[in-house]
Amino acid sequence: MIELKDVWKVYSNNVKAINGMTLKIDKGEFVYIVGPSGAGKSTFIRLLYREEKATKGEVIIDQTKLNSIKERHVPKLRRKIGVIFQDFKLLPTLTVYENVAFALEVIEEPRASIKRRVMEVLDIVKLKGKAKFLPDELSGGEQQRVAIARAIVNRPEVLIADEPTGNLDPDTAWGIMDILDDISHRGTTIIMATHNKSIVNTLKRRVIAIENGRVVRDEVRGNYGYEI
Ligand SMILES: Nc1ncnc2c1ncn2[C@@H]1O[C@H](COP(=O)(O)OP(=O)(O)OP(=O)(O)O)[C@@H](O)[C@H]1O
Repeated sequence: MIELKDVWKVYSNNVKAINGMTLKIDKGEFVYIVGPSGAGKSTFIRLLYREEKATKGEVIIDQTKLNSIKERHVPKLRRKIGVIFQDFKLLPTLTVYENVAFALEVIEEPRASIKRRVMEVLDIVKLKGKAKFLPDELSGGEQQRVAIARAIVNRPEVLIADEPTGNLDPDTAWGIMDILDDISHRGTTIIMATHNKSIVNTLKRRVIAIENGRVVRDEVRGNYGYEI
């Protein structure tokens, strides 16, 4: 469902972040992206949701060539892809419920069905009881769970996570992994860039290691493989 064919990314400052990357990720896979700082992990992630465009080569999601789609079709692509970040990126003046509902494609949806879906995803992330809270009334782990709810509310086929546990203490990080595992079991493809060695080495999944913008290792049930 996701394919990169000889992808290159050169930023405008001439930094070569991705240098000839070719790989495939099937529907339903859970993949960790690992590698040293500056290796190109975030750039790879940004190419997948068309935040960046490849300089050369093809990024294909569900038969759509991302380099060829018009700007006005980018929102439609993004509905297939949920994204979460290290710093949550919630809207501070909206409640938990509103943050999640806001992301839903609400056009012509009856209010009752919007409510049903928002409460359904808040249940998945175990935050039904905090629907009326504001983000700054929540712990970091809870805020990340709201971000996950927001990312999956449109039922995307792919969930992309860039360092989702980077700001969280170890226990809280494991709570987030439980939720991502649950979402994965529901059939969503998950791609997660991470520096969290203990998670990668414990919750074994496919590991793609990137160094200098190239895939240097791709293992079915791999290890983190770096010291930090
Ligand atoms: N918007 C940008 N403009 C120019 N150069 C960039 C941009 N974003 C990243 N880079 C450069 O591209 C290279 C790859 O960066 P990237 O953020 O993809 O690495 P990373 O593996 O995610 O690193 P980290 O683990 O530290 O987050 C680095 O040399 C970085 O400085």
